[in-house]
Amino acid sequence: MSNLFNTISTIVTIPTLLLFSLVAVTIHKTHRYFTSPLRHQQIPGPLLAKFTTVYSLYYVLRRNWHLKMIDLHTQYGPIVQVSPHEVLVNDPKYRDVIYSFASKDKSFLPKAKMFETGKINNDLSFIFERSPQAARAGRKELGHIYSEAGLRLFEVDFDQCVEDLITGLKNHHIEAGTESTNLTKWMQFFNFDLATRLATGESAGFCLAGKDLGSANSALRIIMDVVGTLFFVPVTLSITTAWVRKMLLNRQLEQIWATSFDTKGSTKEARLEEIRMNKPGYLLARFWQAQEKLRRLYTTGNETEGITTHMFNLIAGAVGVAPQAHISILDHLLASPPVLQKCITELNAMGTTTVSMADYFPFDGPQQRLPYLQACIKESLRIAPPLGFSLLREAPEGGVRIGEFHIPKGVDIGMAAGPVHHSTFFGPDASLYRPSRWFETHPSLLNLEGEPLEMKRFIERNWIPFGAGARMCLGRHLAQNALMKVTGRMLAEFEIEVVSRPKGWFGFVVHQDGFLVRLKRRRDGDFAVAM
Ligand code: HEM
Repeated sequence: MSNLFNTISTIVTIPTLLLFSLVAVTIHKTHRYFTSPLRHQQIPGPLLAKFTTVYSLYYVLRRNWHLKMIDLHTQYGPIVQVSPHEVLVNDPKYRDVIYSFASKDKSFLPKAKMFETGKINNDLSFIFERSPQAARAGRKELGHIYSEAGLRLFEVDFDQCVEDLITGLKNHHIEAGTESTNLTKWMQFFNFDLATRLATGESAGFCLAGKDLGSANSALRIIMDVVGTLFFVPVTLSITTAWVRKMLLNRQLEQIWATSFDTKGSTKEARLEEIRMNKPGYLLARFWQAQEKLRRLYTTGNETEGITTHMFNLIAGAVGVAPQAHISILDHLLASPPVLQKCITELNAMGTTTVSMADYFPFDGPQQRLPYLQACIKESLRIAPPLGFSLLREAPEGGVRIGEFHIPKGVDIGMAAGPVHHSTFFGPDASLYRPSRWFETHPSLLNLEGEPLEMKRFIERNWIPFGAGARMCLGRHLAQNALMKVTGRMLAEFEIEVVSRPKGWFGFVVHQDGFLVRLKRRRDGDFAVAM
């Protein structure tokens, strides 16, 4: 017996096991490549990518997948196969096919399976919900809260958070005389304060304290990094369950809840009940009402988990994504002095340092008082969209036709905002930051009245930093609101000198870390002089 064991252990050494695994994986991938229905389509793309997901994973882990996707489209054209089961498109004419596709049940394409990575309980989590029907039901219950009209009710809360940001920056940096200010951190603080204030009526107080209270912001960052990496590793869903993924992140989630709901000395349930009774207009109470109606779809869910999941979606959007937009807007403005000057002139003409919703709501309405600032914000979201990955959808029964190719059932297909926004659709200088493009007219197209078509109307349709179609970002008005108010006020209050520009790196969002600036307070009356 022991001889037999010795013989086996001599043959089965670790190197032989590794060699066998390598051979088995290579045979599997080769077989998959030769039998793939995509092979006969001869979709352009790197050969290695058609064999294995290791190709895209390599760039994800090098943190530059968002840039590599732009290169791949430049090299291979508008439709590129980037993995054995994934096709990317950057020609906007296929936008409606991918994001509002009407299949037999008059629905749109479901989100790709990878989205399940972030689904950790039995309630609706918008960002990660794949089913079109469930998402549609959820949007019916919650969409109005985040609409332009719904947000007008919260103007005083937005303004108080902007005020706290400015006070915090003055107290902790200008008065304290610090060498430099990390604006990346401050934009996260602002958005944490905003999300908690909109949800509970009380802000988490990061800006006034000048720090990440309860390390909630760091906890969110860990969640974004873990989910943002696992999301792109195809075996994640085969080797974990929702329970395992939840356990991996539970500590960080609890840290976020403790800070967001201020559960000190109370349970989460009791605190939610208290907010429901005393702050019925705020988002947590409204999530509660929506959650009760959604229970018929999520019969095995749990009330507290359902509500906290909506809260997580709010925090993920506001604190996880929006700060990247705030940073890249300010970065682009400060790197282009003539553009910055025009914004300051426009703000100045308002005669106040506070930007109010009436100055720009509705976003495309005729009463715009800040069209140039808005164009700068849109241009920055175009050139550097905060969400870097392709918004993958799964091809349905019967497949989808994209140009000359037939994408069969089960294959993932999507558009990433970066490659779309850098395509020639936006003009021959699409890769340049040039806000004035939003005010030009199309060189050949006419509108219904026979006049030259405004470029704004033309490009906006395929401007997709917030996604497109039925699953478009639920928080886009909230984000645009905060971007207008914060950018306007920051320019009015401070002269900002850049110490070090942010370095964008890919990880679900394109992180804009390390934006260091030196702030100088404009003296009263200085703002007018800055013209
Ligand atoms: C500048 C800031 C933001 C950007 C660029 C952004 C971008 C996006 C994009 C591209 C999607 C579509 C994902 C897909 O199609 O697969 C999305 C979805 C979503 N976003 Fe945002 N977002 C931002 C801020 C926010 C905020 C502040 C919230 C807070 C409520 C939010 C909540 C959501 C939700 C709930 C979804 C999922 C909607 C659905 O699948 O039906 N986002 N976001």
